[in-house]
Parts: sequence; C-alpha cells; structure tokens
Amino acid sequence: MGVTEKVAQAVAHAPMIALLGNPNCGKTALFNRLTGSRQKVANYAGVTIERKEGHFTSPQGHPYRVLDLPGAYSLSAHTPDEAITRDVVGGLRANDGSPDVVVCVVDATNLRLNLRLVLEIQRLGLPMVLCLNMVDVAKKRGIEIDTAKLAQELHMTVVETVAVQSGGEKGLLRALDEMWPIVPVKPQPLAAIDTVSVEDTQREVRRILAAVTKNYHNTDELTEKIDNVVLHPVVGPVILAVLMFLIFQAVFTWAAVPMDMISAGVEGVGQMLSTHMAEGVLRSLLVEGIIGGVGMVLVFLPQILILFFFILILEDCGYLPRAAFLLDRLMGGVGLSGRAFIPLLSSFACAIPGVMAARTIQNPRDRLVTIMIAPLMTCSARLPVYALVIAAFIPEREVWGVSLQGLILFCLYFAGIISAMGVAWFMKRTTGSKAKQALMMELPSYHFPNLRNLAIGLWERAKIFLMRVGTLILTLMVLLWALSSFPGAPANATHPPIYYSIAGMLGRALEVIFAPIGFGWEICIALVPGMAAREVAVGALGTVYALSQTGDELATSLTPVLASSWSLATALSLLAWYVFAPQCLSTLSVVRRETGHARYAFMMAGYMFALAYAASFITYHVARSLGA
Ligand SMILES: Nc1nc2c(ncn2[C@@H]2O[C@H](COP(=O)(O)OP(=O)(O)OP(=O)(O)O)[C@@H](O)[C@H]2O)c(=O)[nH]1
Ligand SMILES: [Mg+2]
Repeated sequence: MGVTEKVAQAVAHAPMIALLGNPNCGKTALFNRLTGSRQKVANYAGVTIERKEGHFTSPQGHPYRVLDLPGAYSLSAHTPDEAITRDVVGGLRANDGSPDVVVCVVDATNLRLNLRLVLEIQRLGLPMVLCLNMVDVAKKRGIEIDTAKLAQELHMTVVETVAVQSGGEKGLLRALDEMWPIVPVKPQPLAAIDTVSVEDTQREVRRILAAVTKNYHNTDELTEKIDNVVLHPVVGPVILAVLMFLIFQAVFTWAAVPMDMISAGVEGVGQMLSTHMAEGVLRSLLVEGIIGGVGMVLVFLPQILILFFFILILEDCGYLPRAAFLLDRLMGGVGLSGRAFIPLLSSFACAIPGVMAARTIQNPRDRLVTIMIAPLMTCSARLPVYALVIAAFIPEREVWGVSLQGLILFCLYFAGIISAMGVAWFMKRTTGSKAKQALMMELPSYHFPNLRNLAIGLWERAKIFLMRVGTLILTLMVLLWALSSFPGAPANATHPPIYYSIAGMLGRALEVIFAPIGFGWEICIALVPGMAAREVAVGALGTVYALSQTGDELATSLTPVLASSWSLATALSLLAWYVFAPQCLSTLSVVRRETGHARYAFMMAGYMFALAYAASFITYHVARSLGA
C-alpha cells in the first residue's frame, strides 16, 4: 500500500468532528486553521452556505475528519442553509452518519446569544467540546470569562481559541486528543430535543452568564461610534454612494499602468512571433488565436483584482450588513428584503455564488426573486467587455475632476442595479406577495481587515481568473480560431477570409437577427462563445478582428481597430446588450439546481434576452438619431 493510500484509509475511518455555532463566530476560520484550507471567511453572518469537509492529524498523531457548516441560530432551521446544518448534526443526510464529536464554536464577546444554541445542541447527547473563540477580542474589551466554571456548569470541556492566530487552535487539539478513544454515539432524535421552552433556555443562559462572567457587556464603543455616522439616515447613504463611486474610479485609474504593462508584454510576444515565424497555420493560431484572443482577456486581470480588493475589504471589516441595513428601506420599496443585499453584492463577483447565497433568505418568494435578479448585477466577467468598449470609444478625459471612463462604467453598473430593482418590483406585483418581513440581521463589530486574508483572497481570485483563461477561455479561443480560419477564402474573394469560414457563415446568419440593434457579423461571431464565458466575447473580438485585417499590418491591439470599425451607436448598443445579456450557461444550470426547476432557468434566459434586445434596440436607434 502506498503512502497516500494509507493516509486515505486512515482518514476514511477517522472520527468526524462537526464545527457548529452561530453565524460569524469563526467556524470557518477555525476550520481553515485546522486543515490548512482556504474556505471563505468574512465578517458577516451567512458566509458559509454549504457543508465542507476536510481532515487533519493532531500533534499526537490522531487523524480526524472535520466538517465546516453554515452558522445557525437554532436547530429548528428557518433558512435552507440552516437546514443543512440541522440535517448534518441530526444524522439525517444520506451517505453521512451523525458526527462523532461536536465542536461548538462560540463568540466569546457575544455569549448571551451563543449559549442558547450550545444548550440546544447539548440535548443531542453527542460528545462535545466548547470553543470560546475570539478570546483575543473579549480580553481587549475587558470581558472576563471563567472557563473552568463554564466547563463545570455545562459539564463539557471548554477551551479558548483564537482562530485567526497561528497556534490559536492548540487548546482544541489537546482537548480532542484527550477524548480518545472516541466511541460513536447515536444522537437523540431532533424532535425529542425541542421539549424545553425558549423561556427556560433563556433563564438557564442568564444563570450561567451570571455565574461565569464578570462585567459582561457585549457593546463595543468604537463600533457604536462608527455606526452613529455610518448608519445615520442621511450621512449613511451618502457614504455608501461615495464609496461605490470611488471603487469604480479606482478600477479605471489604478489599473491603467499594470494594464498597459501586460498589454505591452502581450503585444511584444505577438510581434516577436509574427516576425520570427514563417507565415502559415501555426503562426496564425498562435498570433491571432491565442495571443489575439487569450492575451486580450489577460489584460483585464488588474481591473478584476482592484474590484476584488475593495469587495474583500468591505466584507472583512464588517461594513456589508450595515449597507444591507441602509438599503433595506429602499429595497423594501420594490418588495425585496435587505437580506437580498449580500447575495446581490456577491453577484458582482459572479452570479453563481450570488444565486447560492440566496439560501440565507427565509421567505421562499423573496429568495426566488433574489435569484432571478442576481444575474443583472454586473459580474466581473462582464468587466472586460465594458472596459474594452469604453477604452475604444470614450475619451480618456476628466469631467468635473473625475475620469469620464470611470463615470461611464459606474453608470453601466448602476443601470444593472436599477433594472434589477425594476424586475423585482414587477415580479412582486405579478406574484401578488405583499408581506414584508423586518430585517433581522446581526451587525458584527468592526475590525481591521486581516491583511493575510486579503492577500490570500486576491491570490485565489487571480488563480481562478488565470485558470479560466488557461483552460476554458483558451479552449474556446482555439475552437473559435479554427472555425474562423476554415474553410479558406475562394479564389475570387472580395472579403477577408474569415468572412467565408464556418464562423463567418454563422455570424452572417445571426446578423439577420442582430442587424436591427447595430451588430455586424463580426460581433455576432463573438456573441456565441460569450455565452459560455463572458470574457470570451472580448477574446473573440480580438481573434475575429485580427483575422479580418486585410493589410500586412497585424493589429495586436484591439482598441484602435474597434474605434475605426464600429460606429459609436454600435458601441453603445453593445454596452446596453451586456447590461442584460442572457447569462452564461453555468449560471443557468445553478439556477435550475438552486430552485429545483428548469423552468426558472428558461424564464431567466428569456426575460434577459428580451430586455437585452429591447435595451440595445432603443440605445442604437436613439444614438443614431442623435448622429452617433
Ligand atoms: N479577532 C478575531 N477574529 C476572528 C476570530 N475568529 C474569527 N474571526 C473573524 O471573525 C469573522 C467571522 O469568521 P468566519 O470564520 O467567517 O465565521 P463563521 O462562523 O464561519 O461564519 P458563517 O460562515 O457566516 O457562519 C471573520 O472576519 C474572521 O476573520 C478570532 O479568534 N479572533
Ligand atoms: Mg463560515
């Protein structure tokens, strides 16, 4: 047996630990520390929405499997993500026994709220360890907790942990090792643990708190001071708007230099290949297919990273639930709850995590509406398309001291948001659901973003993007290049060869549909692979136009080519198209999975196509009549 097989076998029989606790108490941070993995950690409730499994070996050499679970306020689940947690600990999931040990993670600064769940879980009768996490913060605030006394009151092992510090998990590891040999126990049925009333549990929590803590308070003065400003009814929304605006400015202004560098590098390689290689199929594949297509997408890495830099900081410092709170009234106006804010914000990265994050929404109608509008938020794959067209058509100028290009980008994002609100309003009206639930959301204490997490987060993003470029996008580009290069042009050709290729024929067929909104056959070719991944539209335009060049001059830079071959009306129409354009196929399949019905995926594709076409049509014709 090889070493890896031995490890795999040991892991398969290792005791299973489940990390359980309220949302935002540090379960995932602890999971990452134990297993060395990099699951998402952020400062708001409802970050983890799926069961994640990992494994590790303790200092004494014992193997363990460990489960990270969505946070829950109680075992009587109210949302789909809480249901996952309930089913896992209750042993109700197929293929999964109940856990052998429950590690109950609690936020030491918020014991009053957290202990309720501890008492509830205790009734399951499984072996338990209590992790008093975030003791670093508790100590700073002068909260003193007598751990020995708490252990005595609860009849279980209590350890202190700091999940964000290296070595902060040691106490837990020691406690686990002391439990060996771990004998599996069957949990009490969930129905049987519901016998104690909420009031009795509350009374018990108060009694324990009084016994184990001195000067217990869960207020944080700094957080209160900041919130007085940030949640102020007038100042708050202004701060939010300014913040969003600055982010889009930064995406353009900060990215300029690194983008120029990457683009110069890509062009350099292209030029070198075209001067040193003999003309032929291979050179065409490399220069027009790969450099012209994939290189074109690569250039947008800095912009994507800058956008994520801000999203990650906002996530980690604790501002997001505040923004949800500020927008709750506004969103209530169109029938959405403030709860929808975080799923919608996640959709700026990609609609897929956004659609999945809708699991934290309790009301099924609210959840469905949120899922249906999530793709209208501008995902990061659309950013390259916007950026390319903006760079080609919008002059690099300042208006009232702000970059005009950044301003246009902001408007495009804004257009997505406004139309999402419109669609939500329409859906709520037609489904006739009026009930509005109050927003119940914990506002976590602010903390300074963890720089290591920030760096890891950005690195992960860069990796995801580069992987996409290197696999999916590369494959599509090679395929597109082949379809655009064969068959070759006839002898008496009057157009560039691509016109006669398979892709050219397809583009010309589609042109019939898209000509009324100003798209020529070249754009139509790019729309098709753009369905698989949006950035590919940019790469595809790169390849299509590189192959369309008739002169000797090979253009590796797309921007001037577009500026000379499209009218402004066409460019604006394409931007409008991408505000709505039907989702990439992977989003549609996630929508089907999350809603359980294929019809919602079809509905989504249909309504977005109709909106995209209408918006482009109007944009194109208004722009034309204004002489653009
Ligand atoms: N100072 C300090 N911060 C911590 C500690 N543990 C976690 N955090 C921070 O607390 C926040 C929440 O951590 P997560 O690990 O995402 O919490 P979670 O319990 O997995 O949350 P959900 O997935 O939403 O249920 C993050 O901002 C962490 O960086 C700790 O021991 N000390
Ligand atoms: Mg988590």
